[in-house]
Amino acid sequence: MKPMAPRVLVSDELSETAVQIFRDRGVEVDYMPKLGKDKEKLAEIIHQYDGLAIRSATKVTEKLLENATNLKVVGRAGIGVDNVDIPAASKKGVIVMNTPFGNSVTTAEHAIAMMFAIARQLPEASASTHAGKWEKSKFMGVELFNKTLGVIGAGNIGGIVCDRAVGLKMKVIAFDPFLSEERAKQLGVTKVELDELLAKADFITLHVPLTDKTRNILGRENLAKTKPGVRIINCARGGLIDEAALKDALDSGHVAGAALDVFEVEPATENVLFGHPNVVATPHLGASTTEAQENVALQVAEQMSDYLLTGAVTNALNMPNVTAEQAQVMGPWIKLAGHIGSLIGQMTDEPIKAINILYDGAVSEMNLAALNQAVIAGVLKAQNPDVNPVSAPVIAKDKGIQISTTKQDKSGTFDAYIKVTMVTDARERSVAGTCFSDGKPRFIQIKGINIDAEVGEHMLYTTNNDVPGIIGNLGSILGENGVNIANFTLGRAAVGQDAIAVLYLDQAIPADVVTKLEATGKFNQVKPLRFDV
Ligand SMILES: NC(=O)C1=CN([C@@H]2O[C@H](COP(=O)(O)OP(=O)(O)OC[C@H]3O[C@@H](n4cnc5c(N)ncnc54)[C@H](O)[C@@H]3O)[C@@H](O)[C@H]2O)C=CC1
Ligand SMILES: O=C(O)C(=O)COP(=O)(O)O
Repeated sequence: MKPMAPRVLVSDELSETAVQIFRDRGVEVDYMPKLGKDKEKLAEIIHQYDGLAIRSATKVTEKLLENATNLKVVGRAGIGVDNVDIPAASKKGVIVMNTPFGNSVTTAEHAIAMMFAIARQLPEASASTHAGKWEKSKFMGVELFNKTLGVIGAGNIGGIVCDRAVGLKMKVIAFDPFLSEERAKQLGVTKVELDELLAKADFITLHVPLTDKTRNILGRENLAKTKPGVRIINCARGGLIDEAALKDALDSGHVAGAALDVFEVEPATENVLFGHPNVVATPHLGASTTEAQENVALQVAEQMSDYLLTGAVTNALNMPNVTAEQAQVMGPWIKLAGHIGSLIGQMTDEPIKAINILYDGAVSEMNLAALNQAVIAGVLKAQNPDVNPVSAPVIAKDKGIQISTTKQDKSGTFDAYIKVTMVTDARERSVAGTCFSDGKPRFIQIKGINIDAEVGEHMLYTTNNDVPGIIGNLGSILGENGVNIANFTLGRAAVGQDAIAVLYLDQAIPADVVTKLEATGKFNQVKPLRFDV
């Protein structure tokens, strides 16, 4: 049977290109650009979708995610993801992606345009001229040449702003704790602390994301530290500036002008700063050019289709990147990692303290972050079937499980293998596995005992003391009860010591058959297992 095509909902205004790409790639798409503003309706239908493509209007809250029972990926056609509750998405196993470069030039250009607009009062002069007033002497501006521009946040957008401002022969200073001296030199700017920037800048432009650390970065106290006559531009996020404090500073004349593209509450239909003669306002237009919207729509649709169709992960904020090629090469290894984790998880019902993962040989050169996530998800799934590789590290952290990874060169007969050791208060359990050239994952060692077990959906794991007659017993009880064995593998520590059997069965073993096996008194453990093959 042909697998069902994944379904994506576009709930904000995206270029038609996105819709076309989804269709061309075989993804079903519903384009409902007004839905981002209708959270009730969105919450009602979100369960039908595997993917949600958004801009800034749709708010992906914990509440919305509760209803998003099939959602696998949120794609933000743009940069800022402050409208997405990423921790809640991670917990639900939903990947959040953005398009980190598609609109940076456009947004940087908007910031430069806004700087010119306040330097020369362009919007007011235009409105006055349209009104037939010809107020030539009213609109006296200032030059940008030789002025100091203070850039707060010199990342992608801030960096482009620095470059353009240097071209305008401005002196550019930047505050960004993560800006290296080397990069500052390359941009032709001077790296300074925030207080120095506030004291020296004639123009200040904000290009930081909105986080708990940056909220109100231009609050009342910091506004008071700015140079009298400063002009402020915000094309990043509302919430970075305290709007009431800015209004007071504009009223007193300490701040000569402000150009704002973003507001604390959006859509901003009323705001304390509206109507102020020295404020230029635009309705979150930073990313609104034909070029940027084409870029972000194309990127988000490709990235989401890749993920839904091939498992490739690009530009995710809560998952390591996995290219389509890696997804293909690593596919069997990711499966194996999940199976090893799953076997470990099914073998224990004690709280887990640590999971140590060893990668040997060729597999140690792969994307270990993705493999780790598969192992952890496998382990935790035994306790909670809703866990997936996105949510697993968050849940493991919440539970205080220590994760450690070791890489080693090829050390034995296998070209590559993964060995996972789980530590509880009472014991350590380890399972190793490999993938042969047929791409089929196999368990090669359990509790230090070598085996060769193909992985199937229904399996049985038994332990016993190595004495004659056990295997016959196992085979005959399963046979008498109509349970067919597809593959049977045995191992023992040494003659007469611990022995294990791993059976791959054609069907799930009924509970009464497990009871019959236990009743023989010959097994230390009889454990039915199940794997997502
Ligand atoms: N108005 C609009 O339509 C648009 C607005 N944006 C906003 O612009 C923001 C910046 O975008 P990018 O430059 O692409 O992001 P980015 O991640 O490349 O750059 C952000 C920079 O801020 C710095 N930073 C972080 N915390 C800081 C702090 N406490 N103090 C000083 N610097 C700090 C980082 O080190 C980084 O260099 C986005 O987060 C988004 O909110 C982005 C696109 C369009
Ligand atoms: O990309 C960003 O961070 C933006 O703020 C652009 O927002 P928008 O897609 O125009 O709603």
